[in-house]
Amino acid sequence: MTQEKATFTIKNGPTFEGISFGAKKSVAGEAVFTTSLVGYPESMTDPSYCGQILVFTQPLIGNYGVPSGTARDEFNLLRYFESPHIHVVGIIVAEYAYEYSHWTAVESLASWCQREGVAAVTGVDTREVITYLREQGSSLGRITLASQEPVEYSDPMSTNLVSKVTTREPFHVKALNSKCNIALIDCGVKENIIRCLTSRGANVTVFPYDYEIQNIASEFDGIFISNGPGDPTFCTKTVDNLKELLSIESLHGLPVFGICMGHQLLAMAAGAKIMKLKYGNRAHNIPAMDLTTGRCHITSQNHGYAIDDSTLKPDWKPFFVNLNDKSNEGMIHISRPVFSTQFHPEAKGGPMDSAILFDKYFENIDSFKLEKSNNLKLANTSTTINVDTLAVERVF
Ligand SMILES: NC(=O)CC[C@H](N)C(=O)O
Repeated sequence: MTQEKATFTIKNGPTFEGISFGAKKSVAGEAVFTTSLVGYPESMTDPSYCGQILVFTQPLIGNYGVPSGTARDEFNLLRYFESPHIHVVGIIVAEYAYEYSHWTAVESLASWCQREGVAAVTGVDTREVITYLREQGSSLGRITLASQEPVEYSDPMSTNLVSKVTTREPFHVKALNSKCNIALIDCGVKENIIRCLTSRGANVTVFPYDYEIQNIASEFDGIFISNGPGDPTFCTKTVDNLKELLSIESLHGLPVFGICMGHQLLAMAAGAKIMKLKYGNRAHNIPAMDLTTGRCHITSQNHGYAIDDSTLKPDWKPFFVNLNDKSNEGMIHISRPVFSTQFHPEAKGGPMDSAILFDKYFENIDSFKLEKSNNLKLANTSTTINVDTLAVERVF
């Protein structure tokens, strides 16, 4: 393929010249960076990156190619991708590896980007880009092909991105040896989050982000709130639903777990305030300390917003703190089985230190089920959701 020059420009900032290796397309989005060393297929298909131009600080990208985007595991979940398609609008790398080699690879990063209509630029001094973004903070950016006119800058954070990536209809993923049922609020869920639940024995019913979960919560043994893209303040409906859920007295024992966007929405429902971080945290090695044990977890992260934990109400306390920038990394209710984390315990990619939080959630579910079996008032007999009639994967 003939090589074409492309530029990457930061709004009111510098322009970097490079070579296009992706789709012949000029794009605009929010420019963010990740310091993760591996996991570009997972990051690029993570719906939380919707609308962003992702700059990799790891200089050599593409060297292990791209695995199958259709291979499925024993739960019918995508084996390698975090959703069926790429969600970033563009990527910037220092040195694209034109040759790749890995036993899972089925194509090159270049051909994947071209097929998916994603712009990609190599030959950029990414150290300089990151130095600029760290000083300037989150910025808009655009990629312009030499043969094309630049597109207008556009801010994906000014739109409701969750509404674009959430499933349109509920769907159901079965465990192999099921022992409980979880309702998952889909703000742009990663496949591996669902896998972390099904592999521990939960049948997972996934609902659109604005579904009135409070109305069917009593039919489940736990509620889960997923990750998702963009500004959480657009998800007012989800926050209102969660507020109502938290206020239902008969459901005070119901376990709830939220990750990243799920953490932010739960925090808002609990009355806390959200803020935008200067340039966000996107990496696989961010230290977060568990304030209940003093233990440090090395965590996988991808977020631009955070909660201001000084605004947490007295029923809640901070659960984890970021040891780099001291931002909030989680919260926990003082008496109920409800907690959430800003980082990603499902870690795909990333370290597995905090996978134990899924075990903690399942311990809460076990106790709740025991309590339900001992307490007839809690035992729900009505079922309005017939899972056998639901789709078995995301509905777009
Ligand atoms: N990974 C996520 O869920 C990200 C949450 C939110 N969109 C943020 O940027 O903070």
